[in-house]
Amino acid sequence: MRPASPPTGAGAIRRTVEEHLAVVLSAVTPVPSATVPLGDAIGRTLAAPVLARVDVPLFDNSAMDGYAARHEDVAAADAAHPVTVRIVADIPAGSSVDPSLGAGEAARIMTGAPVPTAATVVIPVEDTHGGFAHSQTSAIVLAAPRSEGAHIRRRGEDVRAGAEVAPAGIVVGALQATAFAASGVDRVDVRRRPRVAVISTGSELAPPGGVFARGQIPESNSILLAASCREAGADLVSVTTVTDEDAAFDAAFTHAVDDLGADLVVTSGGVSAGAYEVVRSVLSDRIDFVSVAMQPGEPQAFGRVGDALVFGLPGNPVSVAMSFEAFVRPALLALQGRSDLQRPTMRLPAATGWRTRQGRRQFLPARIDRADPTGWTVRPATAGGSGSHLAAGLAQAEAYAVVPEDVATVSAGDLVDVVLLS
Ligand SMILES: Nc1nc2c(c(=O)[nH]1)N[C@H]1C(S)=C(S)[C@@H](COP(=O)(O)OP(=O)(O)OC[C@H]3O[C@@H](n4cnc5c(N)ncnc54)[C@H](O)[C@@H]3O)O[C@H]1N2
Ligand code: MOO
Repeated sequence: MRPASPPTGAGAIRRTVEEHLAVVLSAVTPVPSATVPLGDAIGRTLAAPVLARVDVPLFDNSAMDGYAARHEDVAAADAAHPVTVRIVADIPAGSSVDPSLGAGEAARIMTGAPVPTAATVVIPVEDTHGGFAHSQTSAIVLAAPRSEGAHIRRRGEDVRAGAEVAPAGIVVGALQATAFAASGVDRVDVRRRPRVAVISTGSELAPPGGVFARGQIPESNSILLAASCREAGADLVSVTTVTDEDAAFDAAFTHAVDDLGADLVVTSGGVSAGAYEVVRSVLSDRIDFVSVAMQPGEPQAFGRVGDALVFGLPGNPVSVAMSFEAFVRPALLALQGRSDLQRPTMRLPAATGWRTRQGRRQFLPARIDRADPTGWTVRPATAGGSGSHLAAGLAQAEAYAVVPEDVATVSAGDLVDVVLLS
């Protein structure tokens, strides 16, 4: 432990949020990819487009349980003038038969079964007299199909073999994986999960469930960072808490980078102006310590050490949460080759007014009032507003508001940019 050098005040590098994010993203090289079975691809990012291997649907098939017939034979049917067709085949799903149909002939067919080449319509069983029990040899059609092709699902109408089902850069979820399977694809090329090490620093930190001596507080930042990194697609290679001793932090950091091969190390605390800023003390020669025009989250450290991206976030819990959103999450997504690095933003009226720190972009944990589905409003998650120490208030947050640097006060009714967290 030694007194730290230059604080975030005079002489420090100053950046806007955009400038700092640009520096971060310019340091990112995506992690390697591998081809894996669909089940292992969930939550990972496509490294290459997925192309359909087969037509979807694979063949013309029936959308209904009923009868495959020739349109001209049944086009005049109605309840007053029923048309009787002769059943010459039975086609359950999975059948490969392709019966020919002469004039007045039809095949009984089930949903998903291949439509005979000779058929041009499917008549749902509801539009016939008596149902399947009475249809072993003939069926009485009571209603004409609406048009030729009725109730036939055409080969390739969803996607053609060779066409793109999904582009590179999107995350594979349940819907994507099922679409790939439906397209005859069972393995996809995805980025591996970035390896992340989380290091909380602070001699005041104690396990959250214990008894706290005077001066001690529950350690919570590592919980936030580990969960947030996992949600962003990372694997945690280590999650540790160290004291404000240089040697303790140095050992944890070196282990993460050299032994565990972390792609990204994120630390909390020890970056600002105090006398025991352990992250600054150990890493100031290797990464940049900067002042970013945001609140909370003003003191930030970032750089590359070996192959690892290193983020030194300020220790206050709300600062950690908002710095993660502003810089670490986009970097984690960029490491995975994700094409969209930002969460969607919506613009909502403020339900109440609050103050902001002019000259700094405010990142405010927020709640959304959804009582009126056509008129959502946003309010601070905590009564205390944007205090970076208001850790318990994070439990109420489902979003965060982003207020521009030139705004001093948000008034009720003002439109505010809101980023949903889930
Ligand atoms: N003279 C100045 N003092 C401070 C400045 C400044 O510019 N000049 N900046 C303030 C701002 S803004 C922030 S943010 C903090 C950041 O300081 P550090 O990154 O050095 O963080 P610490 O001092 O280590 O901790 C700050 C705060 O957060 C609590 N903390 C730390 N780690 C955890 C954890 N893992 N779990 C829960 N809580 C944690 C810690 O106890 C402190 O209360 O500096 C201001 N000061
Ligand atoms: O910038 Mo600090 O992060 O206000 O709390």
